[in-house]
Amino acid sequence: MTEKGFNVLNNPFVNKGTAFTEQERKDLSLEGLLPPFVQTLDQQVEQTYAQYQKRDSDLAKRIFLMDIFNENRVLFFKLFSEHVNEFMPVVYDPTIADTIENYSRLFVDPQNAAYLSIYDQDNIEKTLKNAAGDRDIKLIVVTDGEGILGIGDWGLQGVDISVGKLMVYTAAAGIDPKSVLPVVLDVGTNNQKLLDDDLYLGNHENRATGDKYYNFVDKFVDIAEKTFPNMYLHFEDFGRSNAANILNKYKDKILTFNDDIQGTGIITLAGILGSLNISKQKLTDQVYVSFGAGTAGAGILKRIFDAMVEEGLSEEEAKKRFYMVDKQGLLFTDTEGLTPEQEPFARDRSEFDNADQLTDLASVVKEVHPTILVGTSTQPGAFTKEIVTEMAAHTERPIIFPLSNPTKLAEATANDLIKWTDGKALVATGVPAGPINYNGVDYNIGQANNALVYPGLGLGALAVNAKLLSDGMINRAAHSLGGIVDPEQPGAAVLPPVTKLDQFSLTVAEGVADQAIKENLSDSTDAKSAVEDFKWEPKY
Ligand SMILES: NC(=O)c1ccc[n+]([C@@H]2O[C@H](COP(=O)([O-])OP(=O)(O)OC[C@H]3O[C@@H](n4cnc5c(N)ncnc54)[C@H](O)[C@@H]3O)[C@@H](O)[C@H]2O)c1
Ligand SMILES: O=C(O)C[C@H](O)C(=O)O
Ligand SMILES: [Mn+2]
Repeated sequence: MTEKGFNVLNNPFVNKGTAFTEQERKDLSLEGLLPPFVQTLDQQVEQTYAQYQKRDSDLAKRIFLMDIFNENRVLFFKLFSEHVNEFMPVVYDPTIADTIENYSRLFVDPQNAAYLSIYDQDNIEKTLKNAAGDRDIKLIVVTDGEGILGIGDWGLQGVDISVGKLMVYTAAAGIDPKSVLPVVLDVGTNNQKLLDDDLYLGNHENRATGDKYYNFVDKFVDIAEKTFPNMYLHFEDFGRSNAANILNKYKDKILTFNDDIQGTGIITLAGILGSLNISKQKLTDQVYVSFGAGTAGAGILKRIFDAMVEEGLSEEEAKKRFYMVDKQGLLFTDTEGLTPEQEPFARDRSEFDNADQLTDLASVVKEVHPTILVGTSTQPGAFTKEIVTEMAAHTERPIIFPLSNPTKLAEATANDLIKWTDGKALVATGVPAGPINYNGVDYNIGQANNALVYPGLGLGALAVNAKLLSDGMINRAAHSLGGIVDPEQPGAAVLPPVTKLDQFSLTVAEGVADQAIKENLSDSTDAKSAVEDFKWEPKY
């Protein structure tokens, strides 16, 4: 095989496999290197989908799809786009959790990721350039693997979340796969199982912390920004003690986004607005309990708080409507170990006669009668029947979102929540669920997963080359998801279905782009055509 032909067949960004035409085969030195019959993309899709269906577990299905991804991006994304609903839980959450836990052992291909080691900082620029090749990188998803979903510290193996999130960007919002780069910052791991494993592919060292850690992150951001100007930098699954710090440091300087804080905040606000659309209630009347006030929990709460203030409450009035519950129970101003994000929402002990007893979720629910309960605690089954029925006893349509991922960590199942509340609960889950048939009604369960918004948000910001991602743009995204579901339908979902992901990603993108223009964060003039022009489609 000539080097030219070999390079073409081994480059997933240009490879078409059996779809290379006779002329292309001549031009690219591929004569005789493929079976003679020239297939169409549709035929390739049909054939690969049939093979996919023969795999009998989700993990086997994912591994098969990743082979296609490694060989031919156009084919992979065409196939994905035709089966979005079916593929999302296989390619992405929850199956991706299995591949992250077993990454080193399952490893066959680096999937064009950039692996940056804290012990090799002189090579950051080289690595980014090597990984990009001649591609113009517009979008990076970076993780340091410390807080992967709810499964914790997986070190370098977290790189799969960067790859997975980027696949969703393309499938949902048509971000050109040639323009993306998954990155992992290998700063060590505190996962003893990995440290003890000879086959673990990352640095066998404990996590770097403090200045050493932050200097490395700074260096990466600085070099990435210089190497790829006009790039959108998405941070994913950093640990609780770093995620918000990093976001606060860069959000007013560069076009950057933290998915767990901001993306989850947007989708949860959208789900709450969808719920209130069904129950015909006002946001400013709600009482909100956050269970698991970490990166996502605090990020969501702040977004809902800001929305209440926007709807007319003073900050002081709004604060009274929020309660944070974490490991310590209800968070008080004198609770030890509050994070900077928890501090503003901690309550004064003097507000309660029984403050000392408010040490768990059950007692807090009994005391404050929430109308909204959002779980980001990683504690499976924490929303017990007792807690849920107590909540439902004091509010007509309790809004209950068990958001912890993957499936095994959810605070409750949608099925139990519908059953325990006699169909009254307005439910959204982090991973796909339902529909649930109860007493003759099909309850459609919304998926409050940031995957429903981050692709459109990124597309909108990139399409108009926005300078920053502002609060206004984020807010606009949260308000873009309404109007798709008919709230009068019995059992209506609180969020639009994943089957329409590509359509509403476009709506989100146009809203976000338009907002950037309005805020003078972009030189573009027409959001709609900018988004249209930026969008990539899987075709030869
Ligand atoms: N659906 C989504 O889009 C989405 C987005 C982001 C995160 N999540 C999920 O949310 C969960 C948390 O993620 P994170 O990034 O915020 O992690 P995190 O570690 O920052 O936060 C988890 C919080 O839960 C608290 N917690 C642990 N045990 C608890 C207990 N027994 N009682 C009360 N609180 C407890 C921790 O102290 C911490 O504050 C994960 O399962 C993740 O998958 C979902
Ligand atoms: O990755 C997901 O499914 C959502 C979220 O970012 C998470 O960390 O759980
Ligand atoms: Mn995440």
